[in-house]
Formats: sequence, structure tokens, C-alpha cells
Amino acid sequence: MTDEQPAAPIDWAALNRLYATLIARKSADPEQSYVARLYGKGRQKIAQKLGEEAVETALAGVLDDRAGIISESADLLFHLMVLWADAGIAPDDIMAELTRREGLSGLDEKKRRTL
Ligand SMILES: N=c1c2ncn([C@@H]3O[C@H](COP(=O)(O)OP(=O)(O)OP(=O)(O)O)[C@@H](O)[C@H]3O)c2ncn1[C@@H]1O[C@H](COP(=O)(O)O)[C@@H](O)[C@H]1O
Repeated sequence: MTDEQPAAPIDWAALNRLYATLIARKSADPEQSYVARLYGKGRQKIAQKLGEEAVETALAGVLDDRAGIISESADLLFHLMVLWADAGIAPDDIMAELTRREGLSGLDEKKRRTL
């Protein structure tokens, strides 16, 4: 954690708008839409792109490249949301899981797994 945390809360509305666009692209022309083209290439290609963006984000982190972390994180989040949309998973499903975990320390959760 640094003291560079954003003062303003996250604009979840922007993510919801993006998700709605991703759903709408299911019936879009692949000639006109990157997302429609990606859906057309199938789940493996979506997963591959997600993996690539994750590696690029991790690399930017190792290099302490702030602009790179921001840019690659946007690519990563975007492709993650394409996967959600393709799999019929809504952002709310992810938020519900995060809410379920709220207050449960990762260390405690790890201990429980070995019991
Ligand atoms: N947020 C994004 C977004 N972020 C990244 N990208 C695209 O993701 C691609 C990833 O870049 P790469 O260089 O890795 O990919 P590439 O070389 O095209 O891919 P491959 O040849 O490796 O498959 C680029 O084409 C980026 O433009 C995005 N494309 C779209 N969006 C959003 O999705 C909406 C719908 O997009 P369309 O479906 O294209 O209209 C847009 O209005 C935006 O809001």
C-alpha cells in the first residue's frame, strides 16, 4: 500500500456501462467490433488474450512502470470482463463473491484449507 490511493471511490458505473456494451456486442458484426470478433474466435482465444494481458501487467509491475501498470491493467480488466460476458457471468456475481470474503483474512482462509 502507498499513500497514492485514490481519494474518490471507484466509478462502478463505468464498469457497468462497459459490461452492457460487451453484452450488446454478442450480436454485433465482427467486421465492426473487436469484441464481437473475439467472441467469434472462441473461449480459448479469449482466455489466451486474458493470460497475455495478465503477464504484461505483471511485467509492468516488476519493472515498477506506473503508466504500464495502469494501461495493462485496463487491458486485463477489459479482457476479464469479456470472459465474464462470454461465460454469462455478471459483475454482480464477482462482487457477491468478494462481499462473501469481506473481513476474512487471506491467512485465515489459507489455514482453513489445510484443516
Ligand atoms: N476497453 C476496451 C479495450 N481495451 C483494449 N481493447 C482492444 O484490445 C486489443 C488488445 O490489444 P492487442 O494488441 O493485445 O491485440 P491484437 O493485436 O489486436 O490481438 P491479437 O491479434 O493478438 O488477437 C486491442 O485491439 C485494443 O484496442 C479494447 N477494445 C474495446 N474496449 C471497449 O469495448 C467497447 C467495444 O469495443 P468494440 O467491440 O471494438 O466496438 C469499446 O467501446 C471500449 O469501451
